[in-house]
Amino acid sequence: MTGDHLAGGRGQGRRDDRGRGTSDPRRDSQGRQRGAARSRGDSGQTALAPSERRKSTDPARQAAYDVLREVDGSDAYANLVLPPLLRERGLRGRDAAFATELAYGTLRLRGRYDAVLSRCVDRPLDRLDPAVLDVLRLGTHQLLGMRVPQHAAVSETVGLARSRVGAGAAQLVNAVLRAVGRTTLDEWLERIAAEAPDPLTGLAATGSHPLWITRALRESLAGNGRPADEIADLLDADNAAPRVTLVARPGLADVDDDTAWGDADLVPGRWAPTALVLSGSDPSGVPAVRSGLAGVQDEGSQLVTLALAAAEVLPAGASPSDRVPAGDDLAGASPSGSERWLDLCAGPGGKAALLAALAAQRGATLVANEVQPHRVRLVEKALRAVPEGVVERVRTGDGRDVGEQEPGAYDRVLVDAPCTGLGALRRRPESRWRRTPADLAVLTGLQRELLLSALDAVRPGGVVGYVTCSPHLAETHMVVADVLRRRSDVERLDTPAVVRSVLRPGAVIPLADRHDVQLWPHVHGTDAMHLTLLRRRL
Ligand SMILES: C[S@@+](CC[C@H](N)C(=O)[O-])C[C@H]1O[C@@H](n2cnc3c(N)ncnc32)[C@H](O)[C@@H]1O
Repeated sequence: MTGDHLAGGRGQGRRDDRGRGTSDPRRDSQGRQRGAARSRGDSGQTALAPSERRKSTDPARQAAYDVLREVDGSDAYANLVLPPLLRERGLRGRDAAFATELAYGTLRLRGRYDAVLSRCVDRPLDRLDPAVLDVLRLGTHQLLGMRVPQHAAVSETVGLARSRVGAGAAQLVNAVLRAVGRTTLDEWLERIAAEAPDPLTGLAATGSHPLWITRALRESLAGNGRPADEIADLLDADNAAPRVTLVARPGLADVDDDTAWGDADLVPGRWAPTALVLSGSDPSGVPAVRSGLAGVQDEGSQLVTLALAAAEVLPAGASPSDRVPAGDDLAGASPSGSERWLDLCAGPGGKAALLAALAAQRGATLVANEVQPHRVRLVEKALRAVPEGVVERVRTGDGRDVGEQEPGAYDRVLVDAPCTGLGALRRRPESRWRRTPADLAVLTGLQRELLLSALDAVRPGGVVGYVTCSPHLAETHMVVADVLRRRSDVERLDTPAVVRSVLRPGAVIPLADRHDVQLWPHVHGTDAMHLTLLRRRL
């Protein structure tokens, strides 16, 4: 690897050859359709009658609208609905980018836009037809979040309302969007904050997070040794589209091998030696991703996996004084070289694939367990490029039973527990509006049981990594504290020291002075992953 860019001159210019991020003759940089395409009002394939033309709108806006309706009406996930819809409708280049930003941005900033709209509509928003409300949100995002010129944002969105909902809806949308556009975003935010009953409620509305999540995130910042007033930066980071990070699975994909990366434009990640940041949003054309030698994986997810593999296990049957000193090259290596590793909650398999690649290098083997059969298939797919003999088994089962079924059978166990996902809100634009505080009670019970099972499945001297993609204190500190209260045979490791030991050379990571590690989007540029490393006492 040379300098900031990978060897091989994978430059932006070559991306242009494939039409990603390149100019689309039918849409300018502010989202306006140009010339013939705009007057046709569609993808250019049909000539519409004049009466129809007034109803039509451009295909990118139609696509964004359909995603919002699916998400709202069928509880679908935007990241699963949008890509096939773009393919099916032949949207590429700027049209695809416009539709993506319009759909994801509207979903992320829905709370902020509802606060604006509630001041422009003459009735409570929940009394509006949900389809009309989605059209209004789309129009508001164009006006306040995308800098689409006002006349284009209003007229195209009114056309969308007319074609998809009806003439009456179009009139309402026209009036409301004109009212929205008379005030700038900054003025709206000031007004919403000033009219809020208290500062946190104002911040939740302007930062577009439910109040209970805003409160929980602020508590988690304070509980993890960070200033609580960083909450505004955290909400902003959740509202920004994350860059796509790839993992070069060690021993499988070489970062300097041009054939693995094709013409992808990649720069090294900040922390993990395995991480590569892709410029652009479509990793599907990268040869190493297609073959499974690499994958798409958040850098925080890579770091916690690398840390579990590097943590010091004690030789079975040794006395505590036989510890391998921290920092010793042998740390993490089994004397026999034949460790057994377990990923207890493996689906869809991102961490399992990285663990398997590391296991292959260390002469260890991996069992991957997952309770949901369709996710088991995803794990198998993620592991397809791992050398034969490394993956002992991909198992379908409840992780809570493994401790009893296979006591003391493993040297390292990963518990990447099912959680609220409050650490990955930037990646799943709709999830913040779906989660409720009631989810916590169910999940935290399951998390405790899975961690206890993992501690039974690991042998004395072995290590368990407890991971959540949520910084919520009830899912992190409280689960671990509760389990430690019940288990006198478990000790906490110095997790920050282990994480520091796996960083790329020269990287200096800010971590709190605690036993565990909490990563943050606004500090580390990763998902808000939590990691606690625990070891069974000998
Ligand atoms: C946070 S995800 C794991 C992500 C995965 N480690 C990765 O990196 O791709 C949690 C997984 O736990 C699974 N799960 C939920 N309950 C489980 C249980 N009782 N036993 C095992 N797995 C469970 C879920 O289906 C989900 O696939």
